[in-house]
Amino acid sequence: MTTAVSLTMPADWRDFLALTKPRVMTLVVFTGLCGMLAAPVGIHPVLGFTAILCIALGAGAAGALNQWYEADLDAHMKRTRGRPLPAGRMDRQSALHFGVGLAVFSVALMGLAINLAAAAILTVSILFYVLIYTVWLKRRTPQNIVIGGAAGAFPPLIGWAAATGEIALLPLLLFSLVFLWTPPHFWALALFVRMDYAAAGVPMLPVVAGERTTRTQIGLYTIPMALAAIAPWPLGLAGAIYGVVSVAMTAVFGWFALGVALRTTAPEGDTMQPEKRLFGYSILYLFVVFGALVADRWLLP
Ligand code: HEM
Ligand SMILES: CC(C)=CCC/C(C)=C/CC/C(C)=C/COP(=O)(O)OP(=O)(O)O
Repeated sequence: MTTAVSLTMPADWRDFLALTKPRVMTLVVFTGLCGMLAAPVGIHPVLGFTAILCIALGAGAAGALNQWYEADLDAHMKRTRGRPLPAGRMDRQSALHFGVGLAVFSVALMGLAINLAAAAILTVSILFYVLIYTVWLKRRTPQNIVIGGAAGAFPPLIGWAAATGEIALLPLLLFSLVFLWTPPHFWALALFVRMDYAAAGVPMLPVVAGERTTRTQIGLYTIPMALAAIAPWPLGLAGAIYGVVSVAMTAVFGWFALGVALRTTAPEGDTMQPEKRLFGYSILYLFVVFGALVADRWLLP
């Protein structure tokens, strides 16, 4: 029996790594690191490294549990059908054990080595992604990513809490930035992969409400996102490096988002360049804006 299982489920370390959604999680971990480095209190490098490791493992655990729960959906989409579970390289129980084990380990280590505040927020973000987003909202409402997307906005708060043991206005603004950034980030992508979501029966906004509404919503969310991004500067929570970089990066974001929002419905077979450009830029945007906050904190007197 054991031989049969190992023949049909030839999972290796690469499959376990794929369960953690490593590419998406690099940005999640980066925002956590920047939240930690932007805090006014220094943290010992070993403890800082441990806290970031816990965020990475916790985010990876959430990704694994997401893939454990929705292997059926993933099997219907081109983008996801090669993942370890739908491709038949791993059994669901291994994914579940891996995800739960990693989640418990990351939270326990954060609580024991760092502090309870960081461990508590890490727990909330894992539960938010797995239970609120994946299990509850994703298959039920096109608002899934607005509410569930909060999960991905917690890491800057976790990083800050790891350094200081508490939360403050600046990390709350960073939370708002990622929270409000998520709809334009995801809906830009959803516009060009909507057929996949329709095939899988996932009620993403372009599938349920149509392309026009999605474009308008992208434009509308960009406005408060821009305010959250720039606010730390006039509020005196960040200096000139952050101010200049965030204004410039946000202006370009706004320009690309406006192009997508005002575009008429794309014709059949359209290559969706403006939407792809906004999606790609959204990733660069968060990397640069969060990086600027750290540069500001460490380079300016
Ligand atoms: C509910 C909220 C979100 C949804 C539904 C979403 C969805 C997606 C999807 C479907 C992709 C395509 C990549 C793939 O094939 O796996 C993607 C890419 C990406 N997302 Fe998001 N995302 C969300 C929030 C976030 C957050 C909060 C971050 C980080 C702060 C993030 C960072 C990224 C990055 C870095 C990529 C590019 C990965 C690559 O190069 O393959 N996303 N997102
Ligand atoms: C610290 C911590 C727990 C962080 C969690 C981070 C988090 C919520 C990231 C969200 C990004 C993500 C992988 C969305 C994919 O949505 P999807 O699952 O609908 O995408 P899929 O179709 O690719 O599976």
